[in-house]
Amino acid sequence: MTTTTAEKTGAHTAEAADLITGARERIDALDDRIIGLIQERMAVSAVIQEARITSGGRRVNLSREMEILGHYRDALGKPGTALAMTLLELCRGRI
Ligand SMILES: C=C(O[C@@H]1C=C(C(=O)O)C=C[C@H]1O)C(=O)O
Repeated sequence: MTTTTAEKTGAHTAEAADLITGARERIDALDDRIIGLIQERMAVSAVIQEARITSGGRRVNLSREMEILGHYRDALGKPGTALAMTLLELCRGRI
């Protein structure tokens, strides 16, 4: 069974379906870039954590994490805090 463009997009006109299809391509490209940036952030964070642990310190630095949470909250509001917490978990694991 074939799925029509209208069904895929939820649009009720061909014009809206075209707009949505094009905009979804942009979103997919943006998501690929965001994922790449997150992977780059994870690698940089790992370098910092390894250096601190090798020097005798701890993996986690809570005061720095508070700065990061505040940065995301100031930029994006309350969901920004949740996003930053997820990023921190990806970068240093669960605590
Ligand atoms: C990367 C660091 O180490 C840990 C990971 C952090 C991060 O991924 O942003 C922040 C604080 C630390 O818990 C750091 O101290 O800067």
